[in-house]
Amino acid sequence: MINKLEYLNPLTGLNLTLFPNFLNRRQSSLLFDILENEIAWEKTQVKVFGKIYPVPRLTAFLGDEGIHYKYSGQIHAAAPWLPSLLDIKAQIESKAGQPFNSVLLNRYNNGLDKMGWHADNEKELGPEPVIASLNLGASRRMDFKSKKNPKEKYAIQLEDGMLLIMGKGCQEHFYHQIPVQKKITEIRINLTFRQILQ
Ligand SMILES: O=C(O)CCC(=O)C(=O)O
Ligand SMILES: [Fe+2]
Repeated sequence: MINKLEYLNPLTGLNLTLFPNFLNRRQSSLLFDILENEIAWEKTQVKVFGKIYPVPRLTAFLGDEGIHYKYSGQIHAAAPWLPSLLDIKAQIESKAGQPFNSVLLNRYNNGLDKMGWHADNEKELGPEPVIASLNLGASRRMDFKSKKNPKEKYAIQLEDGMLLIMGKGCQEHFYHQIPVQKKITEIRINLTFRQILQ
């Protein structure tokens, strides 16, 4: 398990920045409860080689008016921002040094919910997207795998209240995933703040 990423970044080009305790316990649990209650969580479906499967987690997409984003094979129109997210968004923008006009939310009911290997490299994110990921609830592992050399893999632990910034080059050079962890029984909510160009 890699914790001291700052020592690793110059060697790997993974370009991750972690802010542990970006939100304290009280702030993260307050936000978790708001999202549990106020987000219209959706179970979307995805078509893989012509067969339809339920996505193994719940999702939602919020953003500025008129923003659209294609994920899980479908185009989604952004639902309006929750007022309680705007202040957090501003704090995240100042850490990332850039604005975000949308957020994709994923809710993992337990360790059986997952997200497979992918890179967030859709055209509408631009050539070198910076994505900021806020983590609430259960701690989960996140894996990274080099596109050039699939044997080059890294793992980080995403804790409650932690902010992860995937910097420039991360999507171009690495895949990431949230693997199954059968022993985890708690809910995790992840928010990825994105800047969608239209
Ligand atoms: O749940 C996570 O931490 C990963 C989210 C992610 O990779 C994505 O939304 O593209
Ligand atoms: Fe992703």
